[in-house]
Amino acid sequence: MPGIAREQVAELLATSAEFAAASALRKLPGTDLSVAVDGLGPLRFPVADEQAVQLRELGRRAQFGRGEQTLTDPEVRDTWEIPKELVRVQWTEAFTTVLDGMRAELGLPPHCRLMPELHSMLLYETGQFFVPHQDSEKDDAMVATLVVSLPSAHTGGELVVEHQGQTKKYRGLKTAVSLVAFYSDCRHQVLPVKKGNRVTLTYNLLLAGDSQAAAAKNPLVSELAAGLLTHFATPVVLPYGSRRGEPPTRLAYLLDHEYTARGLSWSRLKGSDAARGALLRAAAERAGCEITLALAEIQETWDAYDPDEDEDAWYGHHEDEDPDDYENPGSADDKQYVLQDLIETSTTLAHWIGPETGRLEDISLDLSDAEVASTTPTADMTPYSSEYEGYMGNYGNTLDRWYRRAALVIWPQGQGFASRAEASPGWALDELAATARAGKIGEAREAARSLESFWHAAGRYPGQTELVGKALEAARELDDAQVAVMLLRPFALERLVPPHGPAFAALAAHYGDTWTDGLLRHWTEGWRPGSYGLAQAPLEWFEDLPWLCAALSAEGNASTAAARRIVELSWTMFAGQVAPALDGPLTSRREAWLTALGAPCSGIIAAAAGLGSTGVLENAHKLARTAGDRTHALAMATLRAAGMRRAGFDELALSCADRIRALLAQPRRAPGDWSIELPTGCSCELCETLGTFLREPGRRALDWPLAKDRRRHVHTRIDEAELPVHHETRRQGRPHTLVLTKTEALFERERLARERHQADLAWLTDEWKVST
Ligand SMILES: O=C(O)CCC(=O)C(=O)O
Ligand SMILES: [Fe+2]
Repeated sequence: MPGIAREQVAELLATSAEFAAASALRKLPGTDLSVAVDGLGPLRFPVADEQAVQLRELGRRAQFGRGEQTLTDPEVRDTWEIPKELVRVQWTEAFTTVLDGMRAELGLPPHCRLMPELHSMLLYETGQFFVPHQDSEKDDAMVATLVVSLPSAHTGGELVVEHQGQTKKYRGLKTAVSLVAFYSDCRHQVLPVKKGNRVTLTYNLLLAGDSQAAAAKNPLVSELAAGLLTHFATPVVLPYGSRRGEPPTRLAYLLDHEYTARGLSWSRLKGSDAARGALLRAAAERAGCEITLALAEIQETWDAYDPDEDEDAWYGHHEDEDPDDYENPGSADDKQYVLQDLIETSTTLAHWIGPETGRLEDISLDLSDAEVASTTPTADMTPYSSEYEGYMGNYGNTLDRWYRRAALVIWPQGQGFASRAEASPGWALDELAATARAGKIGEAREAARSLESFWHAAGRYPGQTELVGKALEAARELDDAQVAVMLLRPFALERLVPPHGPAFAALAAHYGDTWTDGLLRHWTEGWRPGSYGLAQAPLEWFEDLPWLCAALSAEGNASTAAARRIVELSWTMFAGQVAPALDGPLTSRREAWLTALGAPCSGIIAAAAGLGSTGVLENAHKLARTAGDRTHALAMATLRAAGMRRAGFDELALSCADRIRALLAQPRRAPGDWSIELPTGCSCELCETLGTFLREPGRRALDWPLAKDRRRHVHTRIDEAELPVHHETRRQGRPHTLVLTKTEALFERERLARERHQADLAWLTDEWKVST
């Protein structure tokens, strides 16, 4: 089989299915249908204006669904619905024949039947319409919608059905009944009626029988099976150079129709998917593979540009910019962008029909490009969301698009455990523990080792707390230091919570201090001091540290030692994250942040005190003794968070009190002293002039003619430091004049700060008994 096996498989499947349409049209003479409405009698075809008026009198404004809601909005759906209880419909045998023809045209095998279930009777008067939408599947077995237009003289009101970017327009007829069936994943709309009235019956089409045709005898099956074997035997060519990786462990073949989680089932595959599913299933069996159905989330990132965008707009600044300009109303695809290259695709399986349970399960499995094939490229489908981002520095302009596609997922039988473990790590850990408990410990270790190549991703799955619990259990049962650390390594320190105490303690006691230390270090690896924005220290988790440490130290010596290590690592993380932000003046934004840090900081200190970790306590006190308004704010917030007097905080309280006394001892600002200190940070000539003006005690105002960019620099400095200085641009002359005025807030703030210090000191004296 030449070429890339997975592409060959997709090509074989492309030719396999006989043409399957997404929608189908039929006509019947009006004599094949009679419709009677209570209170009005039988309808006469073509429906005349006077009967339409009578129908409207019986009707109510039709509603539509959005998510869980049912809404009425004539901007979205403007049509009258005649209550179904009043409507009696009778068809001749011809209807059955039509439905069977549609079944075949929609690509469903002969042993299936489409069962019509009347859903509604609708009247569209002149001007009425229904905007593009998808019908919800009101029944598990529903696969399609049937729209029957009754004979009536009208123009406009076409039913437009869309699938994979192709649209078809269906017009109603004056003298005959027109019937249009389309799969439920097709977007469709009813254009405004231009003249006359349009009357329709809508039906849900339920599928009876299995849409999977018997495929085993199809000659394509053996070719497909050979394709699968080649796929699973051929090492992947890695990008950059000629290195080869391992052969792929699975193949996900993306289907063409959309399926809801509820509608996903072998027997209800739609159109060409039905035949392809049957073939691939037979091929998988022949090739000794397992196969299941899944739902995938796909993200494509395109290099793209907006043809309307003025390139220059990205340079220079717009002083009076409206922040709303940056927001992207609605989906980016409302607009036409020019796509250039596909930069990146990511495919994640989010649900599948559990091979063991037969039920839909939530999973999270990232696929590599070498594991994905499709007959229809994803870019030909309609994304459910998209986002355009202008030039950001790293990339040019990009357009991200998100899609949901169903997939057939195949893997060689022997790799069942690893394949399922990757999709569902919690299941795998349970299996490992159970196998070991049943005495098959060698087998369990072997199975655990088969996870190694992808297990690092286990730390990114949802439900981490539960997974860690399961991993702790399995690691103990496997009784092998190396395998145990391999299973546990992907997780993070902050996933450890008090209920894990006994299991963690059992491990620490079993494998020893060195092993435990190594594991804890792995668990903080994601975090590096000073790594802004990458990994943040787990602040909320620090707050609860005393409980975790108590749970651990209740379990014996080994876990008490582990708790100490945890507290040390926590302090390192906390101090490392906080330290760079402790310098400089205390702005309100900084103050809010430092106040929020009080609780995590007090959590660590209380835990350290409980364990007698003097090293951590000393480091905390050292930090608190560092002079600076910010450090003081953090120390006070820590004491406030500690609440009542607790061991470990006395020194902190003492140094806070000392600092407050020193601050209060400083002379008050003299009335009429308007000097302000400009914080360091920039030494350009503008800031020098600004600094000189600010420092002058007798000077309150400055008129400063400055060009736009220079004005911006000066007022940005003032705003960032929250200086008590008002700035305004007088838009006269060239350049405009920046007018700076020192405000009364200078005095007010200092007065408030003093009051606050006095209150803090009183509180420290009261609650913490610092001697005065
Ligand atoms: O009236 C029609 O042609 C179709 C109406 C429709 O799309 C619906 O009821 O969901
Ligand atoms: Fe619809």
